[in-house]
Amino acid sequence: MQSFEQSMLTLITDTSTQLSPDVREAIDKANAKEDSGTRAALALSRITENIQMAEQKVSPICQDTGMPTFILHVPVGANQLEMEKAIKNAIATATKQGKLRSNSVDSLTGANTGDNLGPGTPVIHFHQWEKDYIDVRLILKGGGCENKNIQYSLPTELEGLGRAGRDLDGIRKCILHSIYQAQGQGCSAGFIGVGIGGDRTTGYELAKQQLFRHVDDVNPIEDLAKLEDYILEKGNTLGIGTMGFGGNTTLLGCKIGVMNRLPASFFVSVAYNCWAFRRQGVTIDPDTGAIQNWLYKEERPKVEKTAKSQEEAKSSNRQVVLTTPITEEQIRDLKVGDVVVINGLMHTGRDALHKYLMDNDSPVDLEGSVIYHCGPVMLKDDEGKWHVKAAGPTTSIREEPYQSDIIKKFGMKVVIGKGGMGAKTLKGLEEHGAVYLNAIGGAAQYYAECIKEVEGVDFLNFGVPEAMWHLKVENFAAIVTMDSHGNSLHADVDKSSLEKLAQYKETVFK
Ligand SMILES: O=C(O)C[C@H](O)C(=O)O
Ligand code: SF4
Repeated sequence: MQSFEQSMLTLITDTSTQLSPDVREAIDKANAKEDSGTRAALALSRITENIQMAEQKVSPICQDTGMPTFILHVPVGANQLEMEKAIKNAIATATKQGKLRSNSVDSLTGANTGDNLGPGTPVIHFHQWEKDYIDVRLILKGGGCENKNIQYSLPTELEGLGRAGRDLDGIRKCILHSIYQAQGQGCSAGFIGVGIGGDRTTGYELAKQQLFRHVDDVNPIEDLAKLEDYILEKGNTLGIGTMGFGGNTTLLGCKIGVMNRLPASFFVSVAYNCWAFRRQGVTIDPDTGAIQNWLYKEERPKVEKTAKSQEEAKSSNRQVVLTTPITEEQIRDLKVGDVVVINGLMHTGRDALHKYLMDNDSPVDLEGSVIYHCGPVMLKDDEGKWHVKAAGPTTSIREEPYQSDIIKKFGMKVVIGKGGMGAKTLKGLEEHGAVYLNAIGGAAQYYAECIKEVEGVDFLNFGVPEAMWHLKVENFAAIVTMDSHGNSLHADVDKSSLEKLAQYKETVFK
């Protein structure tokens, strides 16, 4: 088993930096289906470009490398303690090499362990089997899409769809609703795994297990095969689209599993995975620990650049170049749909910083500034200089309780994130003359390229993702989705998708 640790490091690195061919093909197909020149087409071409950059640079596709979850099947007698130790070592090494972000945080103190190890992380499940080889599967599912997982307890009432009973049609309604409630916040277009039955814990486990199925496999249970096809088709009529920008593709895959339940409980659990659907698997020789085969690498058509080039997409959006610091006049000129290209300085800030700034001063002047909801992957070189390895946006709605007050207190003019924000922030943007820009979630390599220098960092004690990084950027492009005139694309898409959802109220599966 000498090579096992190295094999695990290879698996982790591959999973974080490359999407498997079946996932790429699903994204390619979505790209081909999207109308040229739309915001969704622009987002999809950025995503495609980002996937290629990550592969070339062997760097994380998305800065949130998620909760590493391993599922192992091992022959009887294989030493599980040794394997667990090797997996943990490989996780720490991958973190040091910038292939994983330090993502393990003490839930009480907020301290980041720095090496992705700690109580509950990584997740490792062992099962024994009669075969003579080891099967290891890994999924890196990020926090933003994890937050959009949802569990229904039937019977229930669902907005738009009415009563969902304890039958296949009630299940159908829950799954459709789960897509609606995620909007663009889990970096749609998404893949969903559904678990029917079990208890609250095993139901979610079953849902997550479905994500290990191949995108184009066929469910052996006929009713579920039909339901999967139905959901994939109807989910894509909701008009949520890539990143919640509206558009033709909202869902890239739907896989449904079933298990028995207690008489009193009827759960439908949904695991929502973003387009950055990072799961991989290998078989391992139990004597040497070397990789024998990859489980999701069968040849498929390569990701090609599509006809919907950036040029085409740009042509239908007004483009405005802004250099920091930014004035209120410049902000008032911006409308939903404009593409803003930023040059100058921006500051990252997410959960810990927003909470801190409510009661404390900022270490830097934020008047006219840009705040970027982002927890990057950073590496320090031997001279002590920081380098950005991945830097896409994080879900902005988590800062909803604070954002408007922070804008008022510090005079920042631009908030960049993803998934949009709510009514309180929209009002704040109008009152204080600020704007919200939506960057493409998961496009961490694309944005890392725009960051030319790390000027400094404050609050490193919050951990790397939560620290306030001061970044010099060039040509950092994002789309206005909430302007200073009371317009929100997110509110519009939410409303229209709810109307579309309501079309599916009537019974389909009797
Ligand atoms: O933590 C992050 O960087 C992002 C997170 O996965 C999110 O989608 O909000
Ligand atoms: S930022 Fe988006 S793409 Fe990255 S893990 Fe979160 S949900 Fe997935």
